[in-house]
Amino acid sequence: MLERAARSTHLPLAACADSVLAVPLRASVDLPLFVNSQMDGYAVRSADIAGAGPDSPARLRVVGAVHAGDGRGPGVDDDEACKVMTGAPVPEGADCVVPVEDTRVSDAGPTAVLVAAPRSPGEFIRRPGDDVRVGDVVIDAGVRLAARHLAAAASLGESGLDVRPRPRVGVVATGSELVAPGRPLGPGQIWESNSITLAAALKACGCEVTTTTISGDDRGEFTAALDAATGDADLVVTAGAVSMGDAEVVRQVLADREGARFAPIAMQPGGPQGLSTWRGTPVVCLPGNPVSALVSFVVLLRPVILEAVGRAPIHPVRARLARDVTSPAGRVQYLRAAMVPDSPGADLPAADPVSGPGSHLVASMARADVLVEIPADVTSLAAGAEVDALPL
Ligand SMILES: Nc1nc2c(c(=O)[nH]1)N[C@H]1C(S)=C(S)[C@@H](COP(=O)(O)OP(=O)(O)OC[C@H]3O[C@@H](n4cnc5c(N)ncnc54)[C@H](O)[C@@H]3O)O[C@H]1N2
Ligand code: MOO
Repeated sequence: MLERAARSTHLPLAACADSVLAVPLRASVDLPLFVNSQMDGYAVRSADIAGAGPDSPARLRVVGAVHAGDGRGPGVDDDEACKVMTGAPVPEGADCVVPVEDTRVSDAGPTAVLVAAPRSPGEFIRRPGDDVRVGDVVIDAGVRLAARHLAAAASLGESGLDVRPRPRVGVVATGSELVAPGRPLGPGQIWESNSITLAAALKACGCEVTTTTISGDDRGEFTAALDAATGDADLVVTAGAVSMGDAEVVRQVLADREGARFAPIAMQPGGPQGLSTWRGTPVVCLPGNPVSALVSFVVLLRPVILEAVGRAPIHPVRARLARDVTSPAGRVQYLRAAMVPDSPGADLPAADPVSGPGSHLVASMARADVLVEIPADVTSLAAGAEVDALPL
């Protein structure tokens, strides 16, 4: 996945938002493109209006009008003015623009204008290169493209950009008890949440989610789901059926494959984990408990994906615990917590645990915005202890 994502792909500009630019964008033209007016007014020669004031206006002959989108219009000579609109090319001979507010209509009608204020050479004129010059780097490689970058690229006439490809990921949630939200439940059934959660989390870090499937705990159904998910995907993420039960279809189908590894790791939530391949595509097998699935994604998979798409890593922030906590020995615990806005005088923001440790406490997780990391060798911490809080 990292290999493929290191290459680049050319996308139309409208599809580039949030992608990472693969090669620097250099200006192929100067911006502005041509000499144009910054105001609606009159293009004049500054020398002709040098002594102008409200009581001694300069009277100039109006030789024409130029709108945005027109050609350069008539030239402006001594004691002449040409009406110009914002963005219109400034006629040859003029060296400044007088905003229309500083002019009066002359008694002589529209063929003359009275200018009541002086202007310096260059005033209210936008010149090529004021913004960028041909050859300038406008956007560096590695930048995640936002609206402002697309504005620059479009203004330079680029119809598309070379960006890092988005990893294509298939998601498979497993469990015969699972029913799509909104559909009626039978006995023992629950509404499925992992596929929607993981798809959203994957998209948020720059992946294209190619399929989301819910599979029952049946080998045939699961292998069909894997076939569909691998398709042209770079990665498949499964959730559920990796631990010790009778119906662990993910483990049963994928654990014996070459290079596969299924083992509990010393973290909670997110103990049971698996890695395998299907039709040559890597498969990451996350635990099924909804909290475990998301925590595993954030702690284990998100850093790899961010690197693959060229986005900056998400680092923990330092915080102080808002209340006492305990933690199991020998496992890193990730407590769901909410950051409390800075209190005046505090050296660090506070992180307030909003949920117990249970990996099924999915609704409480909605109140959290960070995971507080309690190291494996720590079994209790008092309120006020300094901790790492990883943004969710
Ligand atoms: N004897 C043991 N039992 C369990 C162990 C263990 O070490 N020994 N580990 C526990 C831990 S920790 C976790 S985490 C879970 C992981 O189990 P699985 O990955 O096999 O997950 P499932 O059994 O399929 O489901 C667990 C739980 O989560 C619910 N679930 C699953 N998928 C979804 C979904 N897509 N949407 C909503 N809810 C889902 C499922 O109904 C179960 O309640 O194993 C423990 N057991
Ligand atoms: O490791 Mo499990 O993920 O605690 O529920």
